[in-house]
Amino acid sequence: MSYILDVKDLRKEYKGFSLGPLSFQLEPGYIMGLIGPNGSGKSTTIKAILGLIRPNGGSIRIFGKDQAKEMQAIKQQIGFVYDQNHFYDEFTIGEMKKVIAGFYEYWDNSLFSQYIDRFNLPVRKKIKEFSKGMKMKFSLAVALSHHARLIIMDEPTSGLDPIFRSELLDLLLEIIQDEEKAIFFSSHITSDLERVADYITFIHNGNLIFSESKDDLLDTYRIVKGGPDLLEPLQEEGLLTGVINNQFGFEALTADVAAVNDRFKGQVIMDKPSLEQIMVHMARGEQYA
Ligand SMILES: Nc1ncnc2c1ncn2[C@@H]1O[C@H](COP(=O)(O)OP(=O)(O)OP(=O)(O)O)[C@@H](O)[C@H]1O
Repeated sequence: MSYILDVKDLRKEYKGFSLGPLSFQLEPGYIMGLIGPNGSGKSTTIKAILGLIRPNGGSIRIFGKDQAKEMQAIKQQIGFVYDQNHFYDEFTIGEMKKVIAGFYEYWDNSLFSQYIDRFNLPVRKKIKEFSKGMKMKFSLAVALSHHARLIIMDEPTSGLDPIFRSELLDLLLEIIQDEEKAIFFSSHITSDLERVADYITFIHNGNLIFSESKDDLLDTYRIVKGGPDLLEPLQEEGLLTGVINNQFGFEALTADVAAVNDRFKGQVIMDKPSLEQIMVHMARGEQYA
C-alpha cells in the first residue's frame, strides 16, 4: 500500500515537553482526525509534517518521498488550510491569486474561480476585511486549486458557525471522493470528527495513545456504569479505564466487553461511547496511570 502520509517514530523535544515516538499512516481516500487535550502536541506534529520544525528523530514520508530530503517537491501537493493570515492583508483575492499562482506548478485558474464563486467569497474586499470563515474558505480554495493531494488543517472548524462547519465537513467528504487525496486535521470538536473522520489519532502529553479506524474504536469500547460496590472488583480485574465517580457510582471505559459481560452481566449498564467519551476517559486513564 502506498501511503500519502507515513509517520514513523517521530520525536520532538522541547524543554519540558517531549513528543513521540509517534507512528501513523494515512492512505489516499481517507480523512484522519488528530485529537488530544490542549498542549498534547497536535500543532507540533502538524509543524513537523509540514517541515516547519526539525524533528529530533524518526521519519516522515509524504507521497512516498522522504520529507526531510524532498520537501520542496512535496510542498507543491500539500495544502495547509488555516484561518491565520498567511496572506497579504491589503490584497484582494485577485491580487493575492497572482502571487500564489506563481508558487505552484499545478495551479489551476479556472478551478480557483469556481471555488471563489462556490464559496461566495467577495472579490473586491481586502483580505483583512474577511471573517474567520471567509479566510478559511479562501485558504481551502487555494489548496484545492493547486491540486493538493494532502490537505492538512489545524483546528479548521473551531470558531466557525454551525452552518459553515457543516458545509466545510461536507466539502471534506467530497474532496476525498476521487480516492487520490487525503485529509489530516486536528480538532477539539469530536462531533465533527465523528461525522467525517475514517481514522482517529489520539495523543496525550506527547504520547501516542492510539491511531485507529473510527468504526473499530466505536465498536470496541463501551461505557460501563455501575454502583459503587462494583468498582473495586472491576478494577481488580483491570477492566476499566478512566474512572469517573458520580452520585450513583462510577462511569468508565472498557475495551473488554466480553469479560465485563461474563462477570458482571445484569449488574452494570453498558452503552456505546461517543468519541468525546473515549477521549475523556482515556485521557483520565493516562493521567492517573
Ligand atoms: N517553539 C516551542 N518551544 C518550546 N516549547 C514549545 C514550542 N512549541 C510548542 N511547545 C510546547 O510543546 C507542547 C505542545 O504544544 P502544541 O502547540 O503542539 O500542543 P497542541 O496539542 O497543539 O495544543 P492546543 O490544543 O492547545 O493548540 C506545549 O507544552 C508547548 O508549550
